[in-house]
Amino acid sequence: MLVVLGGFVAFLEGTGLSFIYPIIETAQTNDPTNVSGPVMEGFIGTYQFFGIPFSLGYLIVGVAFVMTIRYTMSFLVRWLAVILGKQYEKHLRTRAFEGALDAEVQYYDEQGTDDILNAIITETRYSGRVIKQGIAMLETLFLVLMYIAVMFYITPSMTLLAMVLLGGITVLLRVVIEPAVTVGTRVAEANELVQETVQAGTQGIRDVKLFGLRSEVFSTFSESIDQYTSSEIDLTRNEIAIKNFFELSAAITIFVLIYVGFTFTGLSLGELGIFLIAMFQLAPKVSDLNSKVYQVEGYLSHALRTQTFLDRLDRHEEHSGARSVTHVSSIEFDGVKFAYNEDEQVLRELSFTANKGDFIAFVGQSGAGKSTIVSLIARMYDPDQGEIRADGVPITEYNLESWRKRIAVVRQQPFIFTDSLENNITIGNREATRQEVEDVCEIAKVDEFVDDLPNGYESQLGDDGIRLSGGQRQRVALARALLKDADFLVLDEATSDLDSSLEKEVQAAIESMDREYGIIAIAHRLSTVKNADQIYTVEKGEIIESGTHQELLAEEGDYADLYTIQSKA
Ligand SMILES: Nc1ncnc2c1ncn2[C@@H]1O[C@H](COP(=O)(O)OP(=O)(O)OP(=O)(O)O)[C@@H](O)[C@H]1O
Repeated sequence: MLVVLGGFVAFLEGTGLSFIYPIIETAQTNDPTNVSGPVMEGFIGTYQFFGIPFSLGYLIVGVAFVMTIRYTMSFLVRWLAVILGKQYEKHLRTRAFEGALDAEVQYYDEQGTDDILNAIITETRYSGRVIKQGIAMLETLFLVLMYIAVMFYITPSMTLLAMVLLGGITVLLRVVIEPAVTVGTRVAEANELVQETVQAGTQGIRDVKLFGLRSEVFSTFSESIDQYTSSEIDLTRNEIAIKNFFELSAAITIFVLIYVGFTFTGLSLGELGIFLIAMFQLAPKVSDLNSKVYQVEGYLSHALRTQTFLDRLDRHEEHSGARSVTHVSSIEFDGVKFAYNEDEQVLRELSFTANKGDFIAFVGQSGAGKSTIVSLIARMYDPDQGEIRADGVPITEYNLESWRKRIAVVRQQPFIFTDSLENNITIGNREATRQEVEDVCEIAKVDEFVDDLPNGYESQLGDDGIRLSGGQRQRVALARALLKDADFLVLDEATSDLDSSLEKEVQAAIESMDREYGIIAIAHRLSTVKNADQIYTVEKGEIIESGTHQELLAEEGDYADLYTIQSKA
């Protein structure tokens, strides 16, 4: 529709321009109806059709009417273009964010969150401009074609001469000046780097200060911002260069044409008037068209990047099974092998079973693969070989959302949302009552610090609110998990930031809960897993020993050694 409107705008512009002919001719003669020629006859016919007197005054009214409609339509076209552009930007952003939410964690590992953020926020904004500028470009193109048509009607030979001159200059400028797509890509790449560095500098500010990284971070930033600035300047300089050199050449062309028009053609004053006015209008419009094409090309490079990003997100969508699950009583690892990448096998042939009501624990050296076990249970990744089953069914067959509802995972470094304490605790169960919240907070020992917060459970946490200590954050995360109506509680170093006496209290409170959970715990401090029904020592992705605390001590293996070291400390 916008294209049709754009075409109509051009048609009206042409009609407005043609008014010059009857106006000049009418001003020169007393009886304009005697002047022949198709343009004049067309005007006289139209005026007669509407029953309007054909006089200079009414011709002026006519041209004013046509131009009013033309500019109103032009306004509508631009307005609709902005709406379309912004809606497209919104659509891209929404699709990108939805895709990012549904993407596998592995994609985040590969891509990095900075790039994903940049793609969703910045690249989509530039991509939206393709539509707005593209439509403006089409509108200008129609006007250009219209002027050429009017000029061609009056004098084909001079029009061809004008086109050869203006076209030649355009081609020449395009050859000399670096293509916008190349500069646009440079801008986009530099922009990505600026964003990455700023994020590293701000999010990692503590380590930047502690390790004296300021100058290193700043020099990376300086380099990338220099590249960004110079590419942006190049892009704009090229646009201005195209515009100015074109206009210079066009002005000279016009004077050449005036000379040719007067000297070699027998055009009437009215015809020459229209031709020259069309030519005067055409030149800046062609220049405008050149700049717009150049800009659209630049934005297109962002649009292509966004499309590639969206395609990649689609390819990395998490695979959910169809089966819904409402209850799980056992989780079984059967010969599970897993590697994040080819270089390092992280889990080799891991087999164990966790039953509801049991408390099992994994201990072992850092990097042994313990957290990876948790990631696989939560289906952040899927095994390369072997199978993980819940009640005999491979967990890949379960609907992801319903499967994740069955497990409550507490990570070592949980994320605290910018929201109230209560809303941070109820993320897994928004229906929970205040009493239920208070009950889990008692077990997780959140109650010990809630009274110190300015508004108790209503206190705002997160980046803009109150900062919790590492131990407080872990307690909030634990309360969060306990509030979930899950079958298995998975604790990945969940209380490592608490002091050992508080950790013992929390551990005892969890173990004495009257609710039947299966507990899978990963711990460095062996005192927290002493009461486990089964403890597995993991080394290089394999279980090297298993048993109860007493059995493992009697075995005098790695667990016993580690326990002796920790008891002495
Ligand atoms: N997202 C990831 N991408 C690539 N490699 C990873 C990723 N996460 C962990 N690894 C690698 O997998 C191995 C096992 O890591 P994992 O976190 O499971 O060990 P862990 O036993 O839990 O260690 P820790 O006790 O220090 O937490 C390590 O060598 C680690 O570098």
